[in-house]
Amino acid sequence: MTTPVPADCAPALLRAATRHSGARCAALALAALAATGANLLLPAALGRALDLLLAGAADATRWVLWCAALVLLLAVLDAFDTVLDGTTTARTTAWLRRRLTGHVLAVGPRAVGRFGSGDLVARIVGIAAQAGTAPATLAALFAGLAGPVGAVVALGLISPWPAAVLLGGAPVLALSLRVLARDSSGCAERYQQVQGRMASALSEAIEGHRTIAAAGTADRTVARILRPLPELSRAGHRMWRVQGRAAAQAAAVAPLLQVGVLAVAGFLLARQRLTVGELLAASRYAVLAAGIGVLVGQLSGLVQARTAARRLDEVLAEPAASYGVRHLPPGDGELELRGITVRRGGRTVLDGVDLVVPAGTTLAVVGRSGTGKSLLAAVAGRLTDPDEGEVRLDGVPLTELDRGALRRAIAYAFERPALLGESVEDTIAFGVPRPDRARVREAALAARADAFVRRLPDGYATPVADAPLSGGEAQRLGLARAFARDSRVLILDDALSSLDTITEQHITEALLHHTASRTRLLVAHRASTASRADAVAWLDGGQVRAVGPHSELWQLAGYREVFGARPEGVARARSYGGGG
Ligand SMILES: Nc1ncnc2c1ncn2[C@@H]1O[C@H](COP(=O)(O)OP(=O)(O)OP(=O)(O)O)[C@@H](O)[C@H]1O
Repeated sequence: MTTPVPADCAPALLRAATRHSGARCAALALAALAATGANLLLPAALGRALDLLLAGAADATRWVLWCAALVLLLAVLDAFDTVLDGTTTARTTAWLRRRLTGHVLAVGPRAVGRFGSGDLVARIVGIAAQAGTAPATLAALFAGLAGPVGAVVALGLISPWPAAVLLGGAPVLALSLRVLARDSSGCAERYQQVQGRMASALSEAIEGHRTIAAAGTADRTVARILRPLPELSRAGHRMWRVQGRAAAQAAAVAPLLQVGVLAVAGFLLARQRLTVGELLAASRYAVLAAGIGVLVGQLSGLVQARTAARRLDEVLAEPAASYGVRHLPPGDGELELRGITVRRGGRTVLDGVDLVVPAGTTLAVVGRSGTGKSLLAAVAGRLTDPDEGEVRLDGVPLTELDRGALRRAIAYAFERPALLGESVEDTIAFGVPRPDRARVREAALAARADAFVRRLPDGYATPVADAPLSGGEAQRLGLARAFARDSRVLILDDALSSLDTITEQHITEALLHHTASRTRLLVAHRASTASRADAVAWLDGGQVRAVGPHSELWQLAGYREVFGARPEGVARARSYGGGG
């Protein structure tokens, strides 16, 4: 009988996972094979013991003891199998989750864009756990097949006729298992897809809970999240029907085969071609061989694990950014962007942008909403790669830099920073290498975060989850995190937008003095921020419309209009000598 799931179509990830758990899988298969061997020996030993007892032979006791030893061995192997099965699955799942998590982070926002954050979480948590059962299930299935095959062989050694009865039923069972493998694969795939869609919708709703509450659409949102439920139910019912049908077929055929074997063996006993002990052994072998029905459950589990592994494979197929091996030569952080073109959603957002930020200077990037400022900031520090063009830092293309060297060289602060880490101090120190405590305090002072952090219940040791922070306070922690890094380049992507104008003024001053030796790229919406930079790059229509000091650009009506929607910004710009 061939295994209904050919190994050559196993997902690549599953093969890797099985290799990873190779030693444990081998131990599991060996234990299961040993149990199968003991199970096959037991009927023969029982039959022999019975014949010797009936004959009043002296060494009957020895055979009874053999039977007891085999029963004991089976109990030990069963316990061993249970522990090994559980730990193999847990280790494989952990390995899959590590690989997936690392890969998703390496791919970055593209992974979320393609799969959705909820679906990714569902895959890494639930689907990985399902896929993690594959190696142990495969080992169990392999050993599960050995039992019936061995039983048929053992039966054949007693007499070929009962074995022939069993073999006659084998094609029916094989066909049933094959249909099960084929049909349940499609159902499992559909089920997991629908689950992923629901997880995505739920994650979106949790992220947007304030908007949903404000719009009063909670009921509609719940209905939208649960809309795929009937489809999920249909896929589930189809899967259970397929499994139920296979189990029923196995349950119907197996006893018929056992009855057939017993009838033939009984006939042979009457003709004195079998002993009573051999009849007993034959009946137990028939039970073992008909135990192929147990494979229905194992095969369903394997099919679901393989389907799950395919879903994980899809995520791993999304290419991650690759890094070079170069390190930066001595330098002060000259940043060059050459011919940067970025396309998003079928549109060219940045179209051949050339920019140079001389070492130790500050360049502000301004432009109307949606002109690609954040995209440019992301490209400048290689958070995303351009479709065309190149970014160089001190003459080295960012793509050729070693990953650690790149991340040490460029620090970021964002408009809505993610506050990662256990405590507030951890949040500011987040990064490699970790800055020391004095550096964290100094950076917090520069980012005007020290005062409010000290007011928190446990100061810098306050868990972030227990620190209720305003948007501006969160931004200041993000800025402190960027200030605490020893980077050559500092990129602030709209990282001052939630600050009041006085705090923004203080922080910009601190930025220019605290990080004076660094090169700075600021995405700015306020004229006041732009006015403090050494130069401003004005983005318009995906291109750099002009580069120059703010006071010079301010002479251009189009440039002034960029800030036109922010009257207080315009007013402040004028007071900074923007002219007009
Ligand atoms: N992953 C993406 N898929 C599709 N379009 C995208 C993607 N990322 C960015 N865009 C589009 O690129 C354009 C530029 O976005 P970007 O965030 O860089 O603008 P911005 O100038 O920083 O805007 P704002 O000042 O409003 O923050 C926008 O129209 C945006 O919709």
